[in-house]
Amino acid sequence: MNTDLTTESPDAETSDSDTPALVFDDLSMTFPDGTHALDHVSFSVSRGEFVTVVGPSGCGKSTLLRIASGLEQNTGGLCQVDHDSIGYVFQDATLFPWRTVRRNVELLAELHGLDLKGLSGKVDESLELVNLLEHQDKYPKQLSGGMRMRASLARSLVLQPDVFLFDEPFGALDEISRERLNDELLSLFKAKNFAGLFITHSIAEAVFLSTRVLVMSARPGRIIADYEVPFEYPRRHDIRYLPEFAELSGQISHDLRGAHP
Ligand SMILES: Nc1ncnc2c1ncn2[C@@H]1O[C@H](COP(=O)(O)OP(=O)(O)OP(=O)(O)O)[C@@H](O)[C@H]1O
Repeated sequence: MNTDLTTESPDAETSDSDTPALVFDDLSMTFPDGTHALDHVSFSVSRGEFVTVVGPSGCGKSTLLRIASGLEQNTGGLCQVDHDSIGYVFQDATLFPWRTVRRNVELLAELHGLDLKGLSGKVDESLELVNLLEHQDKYPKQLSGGMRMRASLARSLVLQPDVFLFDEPFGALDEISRERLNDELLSLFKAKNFAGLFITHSIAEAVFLSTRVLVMSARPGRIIADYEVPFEYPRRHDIRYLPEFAELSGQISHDLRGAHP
């Protein structure tokens, strides 16, 4: 991926931090079988903010993202977001094996009924941003796990979303690929200035990427801690070795241990 994005940023949008792009207001969720997944969750994410939620397994993190994406309907409170302006990257890249990388990247635009000829420049740009332009004619089975995640990112980038939802996108990758994709994701975030909502089980990943880290309790998930992350962007990969990074990670780890049932 082009690592100069943060300095180039030719089409970086200006931040409108007064108007959050995604709002959860006193949101609760109880499934029809009675499972109480989320309890009075309130927070918002503006463009230029990257918020990560960590919490014990089964506390309701994916449910929160599914509600934001419109796949589930909350049973209490409010979720406000423009559903036409959301990008998603989930743990499974969900590429069609019979389509090339480029045809996969065109998929969402196609489903939105957009004119593909008119979008060819956007598809090129998205492929370029994730460093897959030269692999655009390959099929998913010819790609590494990291490349598949990049293709999944590019597919959403074509639509230029205001809000990007990430559900453990790099959880299945090895440590080094994951750190590299973290660097690349931050370059993309600074270039496109979307509102990011990210879920991970890795505290280091949460602190490295985010402007803010929220800790959830065990189910039903509630926000039990809220940390501003003090590091400036662009962030070098070696901020992970700073004492401040270790201290913040330690606090989050302490909260998480307390959150486990
Ligand atoms: N459709 C559903 N019907 C009933 N219960 C559900 C449904 N979907 C999820 N749940 C339950 O809701 C709770 C929250 O699930 P969710 O997948 O949001 O957790 P999570 O925090 O993302 O977990 P993990 O970290 O393990 O991925 C779990 O107890 C899960 O079993």
